[in-house]
Amino acid sequence: MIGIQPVDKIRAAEREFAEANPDVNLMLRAADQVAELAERMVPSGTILVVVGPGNNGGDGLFAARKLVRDGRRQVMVWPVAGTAHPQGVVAARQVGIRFLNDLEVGRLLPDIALVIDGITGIGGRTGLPENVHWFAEMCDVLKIPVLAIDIPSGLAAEDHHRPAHVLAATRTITFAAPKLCHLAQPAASACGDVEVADIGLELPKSNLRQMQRMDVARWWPWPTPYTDKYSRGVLGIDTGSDRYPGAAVLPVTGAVYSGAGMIRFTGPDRLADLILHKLPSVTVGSGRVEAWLVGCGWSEEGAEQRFGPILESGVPLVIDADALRYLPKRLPEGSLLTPHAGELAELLGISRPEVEDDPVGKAYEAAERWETTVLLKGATQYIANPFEKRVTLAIAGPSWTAQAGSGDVLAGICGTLLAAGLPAPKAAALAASVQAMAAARKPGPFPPDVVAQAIPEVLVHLAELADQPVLAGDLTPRSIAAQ
Ligand SMILES: NC(=O)C1=CN([C@@H]2O[C@H](COP(=O)(O)OP(=O)(O)OC[C@H]3O[C@@H](n4cnc5c(N)ncnc54)[C@H](OP(=O)(O)O)[C@@H]3O)[C@@H](O)[C@H]2O)[C@@H](O)CC1
Ligand SMILES: Nc1ncnc2c1ncn2[C@@H]1O[C@H](COP(=O)(O)OP(=O)(O)O)[C@@H](O)[C@H]1O
Repeated sequence: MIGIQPVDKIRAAEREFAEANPDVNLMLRAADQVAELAERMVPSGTILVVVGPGNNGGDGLFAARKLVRDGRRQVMVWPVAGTAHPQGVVAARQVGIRFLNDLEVGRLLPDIALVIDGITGIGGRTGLPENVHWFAEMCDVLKIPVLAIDIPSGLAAEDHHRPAHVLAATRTITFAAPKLCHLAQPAASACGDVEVADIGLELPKSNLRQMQRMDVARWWPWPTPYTDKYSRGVLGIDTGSDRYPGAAVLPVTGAVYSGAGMIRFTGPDRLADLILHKLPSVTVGSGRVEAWLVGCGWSEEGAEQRFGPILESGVPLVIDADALRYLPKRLPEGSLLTPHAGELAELLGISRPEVEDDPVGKAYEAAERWETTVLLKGATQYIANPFEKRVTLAIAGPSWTAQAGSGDVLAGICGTLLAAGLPAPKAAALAASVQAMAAARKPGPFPPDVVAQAIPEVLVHLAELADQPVLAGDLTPRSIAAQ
């Protein structure tokens, strides 16, 4: 898990560091890492460093000096605000770096191998300074690689919005910890590959976090050699309707391919036949279950009647789609709500744009109101945990997953994990992440059930990462490899 840090915490850590280490210049540390990454990205050719008036520009100027001094690179600087970090300017001039004006930049740009963006960093407000709009567009048109220092200019560190004008980066090097804009869409789409550089700052624990692959590997409920189908967890699924038959098949597919011990399907009989045709291991009819999944494709007719007895069962529920309209005040302990932005808006009685404007805040608000975990679905998936007062971002996958039925499959995976006994926040974070990882193995227009079929491959890979046995007995993949 990586903590996503707000700007005030970064600045506070910087102050503490400076007090404790008066002889260390953090800007030089940051600049060295920028220069090193620039060298790795583009080993030859001219580099243009674009600098703004603040410390982000200072990083750029000291990186420019290092590139000239140590790498003998040809480097030019464009100070876009007229003024720039004074010591940085002196340092750059000392090594003979040429400072350009707008006209010269326009003329030389086609021959630039790499742009380093030091216009604004964590001090940046949303929106690119107007006098560089043309520059950002030209970099895009000419396909010039851009290395952003800390934050791509135009983005604001704690804001997930992507404004119309932004200097989109090929790579971003940020310091100490990622910020929300690096990970949350659509802002993240302007950051390219993000590298977090350690410059020695100590940061407190954050209540906003990003899942890592290792977390999925560690938390996955790997079957033990003495597991049976009941101890793996039995999941009840009541989904689908005549209008939405696929909403019966898809969640069951997600549940089966993520390893449910047993599934009891209690939806309409006709749909049970459809499911059995594809997935004969599913059982039909009620019985003891450890968790329920309800709501996908119910449509309105009969929804309340289907929901009532399941609510009374008292086991944890995954509540998706149409069932979200019939939430009681108190939900069974350990339940999980899985709305997309429109459904969350309806739950909170606000508009969809209001949710899209503040997904972290709105997901958390719903989680607090129903005292339960909320997985807000979409391009970035947020898991709001009101018990530990935090929000976790799932691992993201390719946007091909944005298709009807992906949410149904995701609900099925959540169900498997709840039935396995995982607490809802972990189940949601794992399910969303594993679906994204499966989609990354099938980057293309594969339907959601085919993506679900890639989950076992992801799990085999993760089992190796977690050193879990994939064969029967106690042999770990490592010990198998050693034989
Ligand atoms: N903290 C750390 O740990 C370390 C920090 N380091 C580095 O310092 C960076 C932060 O520097 P910073 O605080 O000087 O702010 P920065 O990003 O340069 O921008 C402020 C300037 O931009 C201007 N401006 C803003 N938005 C604008 C807009 N939309 N359009 C136009 N102008 C706009 C703003 O104007 P103003 O708000 O004053 O009107 C102000 O002049 C950080 O990202 C990292 O690179 C490293 O050196 C080492 C460790
Ligand atoms: N841009 C995107 N990138 C990756 N995945 C996405 C993106 N947009 C949506 N998704 C995925 O699609 C799912 C859509 O859920 P939902 O709207 O409930 O679909 P449905 O109800 O049709 O099954 C999300 O859970 C998420 O997994």
